[in-house]
Amino acid sequence: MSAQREMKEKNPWHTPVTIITVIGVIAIVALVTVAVLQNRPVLQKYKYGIVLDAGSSHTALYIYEWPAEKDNNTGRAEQKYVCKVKGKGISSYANTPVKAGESLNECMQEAKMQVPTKRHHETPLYLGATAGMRLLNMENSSASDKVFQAVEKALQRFPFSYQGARILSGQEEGAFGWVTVNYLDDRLKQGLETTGALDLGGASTQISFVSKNYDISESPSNSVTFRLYGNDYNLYTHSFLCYGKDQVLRMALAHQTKSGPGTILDPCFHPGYLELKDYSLLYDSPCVSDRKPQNATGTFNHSGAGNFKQCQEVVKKVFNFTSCKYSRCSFNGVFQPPLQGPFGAFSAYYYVMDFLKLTDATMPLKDVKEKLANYCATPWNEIVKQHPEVPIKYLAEYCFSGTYIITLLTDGYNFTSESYSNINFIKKIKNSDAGWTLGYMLNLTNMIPAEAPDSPPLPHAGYVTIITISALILFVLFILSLRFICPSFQKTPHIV
Ligand SMILES: Nc1ccn([C@@H]2O[C@H](COP(=O)(O)OP(=O)(O)OP(=O)(O)O)[C@@H](O)[C@H]2O)c(=O)n1
Ligand SMILES: [Ca+2]
Repeated sequence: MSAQREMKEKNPWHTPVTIITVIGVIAIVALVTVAVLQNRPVLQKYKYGIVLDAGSSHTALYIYEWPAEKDNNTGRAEQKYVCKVKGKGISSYANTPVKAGESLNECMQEAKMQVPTKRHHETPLYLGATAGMRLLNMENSSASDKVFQAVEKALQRFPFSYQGARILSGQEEGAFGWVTVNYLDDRLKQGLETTGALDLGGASTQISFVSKNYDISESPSNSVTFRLYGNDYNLYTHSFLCYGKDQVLRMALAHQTKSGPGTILDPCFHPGYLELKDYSLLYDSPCVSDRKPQNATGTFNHSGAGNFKQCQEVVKKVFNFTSCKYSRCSFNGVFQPPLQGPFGAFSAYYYVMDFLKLTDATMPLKDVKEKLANYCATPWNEIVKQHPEVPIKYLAEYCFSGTYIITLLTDGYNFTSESYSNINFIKKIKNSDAGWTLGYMLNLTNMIPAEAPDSPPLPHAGYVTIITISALILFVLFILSLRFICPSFQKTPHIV
């Protein structure tokens, strides 16, 4: 009996200090575990949004994804998937509208596979059409309505949350391109200086930038104001309808064929290039239809001369610099404040300059012009040999397109040899394509809040560390205070 008692008395587990220590440790572990679990970032689940970019030359389907818990907060929406619709843009189906709808099926089927099935019903689906449909709508509004009806019917067959198909205004197209670029660069959330956006399509082109310290209110149609993440922006934007590169090519050809010759020697095409072209096809667009010469019925020979300087002269003729009712203008009497800041130039700006290997921002403008002049002067058969992988239609037009880009930027928008170096030719920013689609979706889903979101003062790891250290300090203080208040704690129980 006494031996048993002695054992119990000597067993250190039975001292009050040990018991308090064990309970204390358990309490700390419990406290920290609760803190960690309670505030642990929830398992990542994603939400999705689909935007169809129905451009003048082609349609592309974009799927964006973002963390489900952070819709309008810290998570950034990113491009998850892109599908290029086969064939031409929806406006080319004016005479066979049902085919416009059918053309979208393949990419839509792909989208069904890409978005998890359980998210299908809550995934918004938008279609935005740009300059091709703007032109068709001007030319034949009932044909454009029929294209939309067919497209709508085709899209509604899919299990997504269809949100409508419509033509974007030029202002929206420019502004949403600017939002995309600055959102992807994290410039909006951080309130940093913004980047201007230059978008070149087949049928229109957009320029959007913030010109600080210049009052842009003299032309209200070119001014868009936003409040994003607590910052106010007064954006200048303009969309030039008919100034996409396909329509400008029509205008340049219309100018050269206005007297109706059988053969034109075009400085914007390579020497040795020769193609028989149709007058009626050339003039089949509201951008040139009023210039159709009386005698222009059949075909003409389009041959190349390959001369950059002369090509620039031809291209300049598509701009009108004669009148400006504002304090300053770009061309065609359109207001433009002083250029400011870096610019991102995407879509056809990028395709063309990338093909010509002229995207290096450190290359001076005069070198760009020199390289372009050499390229244009290269005989057509050599160009074809050098680029067997590039479709002939694209290949034939790069000299023209490069010359148009340089002329538009310098003569049109007034970029100088100096400010030209502020232009970055870009395709993607952090894996998402630059273009209006992301900005459009962010706007329609209210994913960019007007005010800066409240963020927790501490990151999660910092929070857990502070909780742990505070608990340990409290525990040590508690033990020390016990020893101080009741000195008997200092002695091990001693039984005689
Ligand atoms: N690898 C490529 C892809 C496209 N293009 C050309 O780029 C132009 C189309 O650019 P894009 O930005 O796709 O225009 P859309 O969106 O179709 O037209 P818009 O914005 O005017 O509606 C067309 O002339 C097309 O021939 C090109 O030169 N090289
Ligand atoms: Ca476009």
